[in-house]
Amino acid sequence: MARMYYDSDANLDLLANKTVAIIGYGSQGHAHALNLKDSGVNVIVGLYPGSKSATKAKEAGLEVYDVAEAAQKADWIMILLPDEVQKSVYKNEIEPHLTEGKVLFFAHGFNIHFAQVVPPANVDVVMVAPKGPGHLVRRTYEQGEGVPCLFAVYQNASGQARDRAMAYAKGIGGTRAGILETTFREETETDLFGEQVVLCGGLSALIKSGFETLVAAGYQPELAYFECLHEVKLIVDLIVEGGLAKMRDSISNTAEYGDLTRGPRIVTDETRAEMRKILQEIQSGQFAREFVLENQAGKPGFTAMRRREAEHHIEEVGKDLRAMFSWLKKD
Ligand SMILES: NC(=O)C1=CN([C@@H]2O[C@H](COP(=O)(O)OP(=O)(O)OC[C@H]3O[C@@H](n4cnc5c(N)ncnc54)[C@H](OP(=O)(O)O)[C@@H]3O)[C@@H](O)[C@H]2O)C=CC1
Ligand SMILES: CC[C@](O)(C(C)=O)C(=O)O
Repeated sequence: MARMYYDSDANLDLLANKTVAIIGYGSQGHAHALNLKDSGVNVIVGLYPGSKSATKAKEAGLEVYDVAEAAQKADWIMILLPDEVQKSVYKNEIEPHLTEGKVLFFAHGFNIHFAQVVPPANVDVVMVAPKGPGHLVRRTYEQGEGVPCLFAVYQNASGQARDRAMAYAKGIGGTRAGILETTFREETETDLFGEQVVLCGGLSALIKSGFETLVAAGYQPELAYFECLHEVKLIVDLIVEGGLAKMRDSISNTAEYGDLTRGPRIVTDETRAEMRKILQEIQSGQFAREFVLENQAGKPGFTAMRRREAEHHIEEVGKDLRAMFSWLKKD
């Protein structure tokens, strides 16, 4: 059984007298910067001139610099830019400032594992990857809790890389929830698989297909939305709290019987074969190559797909319904 590490296993003192540059202030960047600051760490933020995020970071009381200046000032540098821009920002603005003893952090292994970023041998290269969206990383920290994180060492120039990664994880609240050791390769491949097959790709496809089936059969779109999208969170909360058993304990016997007898008809041998194919595309680098080239070409397919998805009927129905939910927290 893999070991989880908690607060008492990590030493925040390793961050004393260090300046940590958070490069990027989006979903993860704002959460890491604010959590580290609240943990007593000296944090600065690196962004490009004219960045929308710079105003938010300044309003939160953080010092903001151009990426190169932040990388030069910092001892520890965490890259929280979109994966597709990391290669060029790293090459032009970060690499020239990677002097002996610095630590380069990532929250996802994509650019190291697929060799888009190749750091010099004189720095530690580590990963602290929260297993949740940035807004939860911040919200749970403020509530005195945290989001579980994965951590990994790719390069240990100082001999302290592992302890440093664990200290950073503590600074963002990860060791409150528990952190688990991995490798850059394992994190990258499992993360891509999870987001493509289950969490984002698979779940969105399932939700849309369920909605479309009910609407095509003449049911009200609002009911289809509640059944196929809204209740997903309520069910998933139970699963996360106590596994499938807790969810099945809470739902009616009718729902449980339907789950056990009809669920397996949705994920067939054909679906499982497709899952293995998607995993193989990840492991071989085929997905990474496609994503890199799509971005180099200016995202033509990505943009078209985003537009098409935004116009889906379920999005229109959901927008109208959610506007009536006064209790719904809006970020
Ligand atoms: N989203 C998540 O919850 C998770 C993300 N990760 C990983 O974290 C990393 C960051 O992802 P995420 O937080 O989603 O990113 P976001 O897209 O939310 O934020 C990116 C930030 O980088 C800034 N930025 C964009 N281009 C540049 C540039 N050329 N130079 C400087 N700054 C730039 C953006 O500024 P502006 O907005 O002003 O353009 C923004 O502040 C990725 O490696 C991702 O895989 C890992 C776990 C979960
Ligand atoms: C599930 C998406 C994710 O992998 C995450 C929030 O962990 C991401 O990269 O955003």
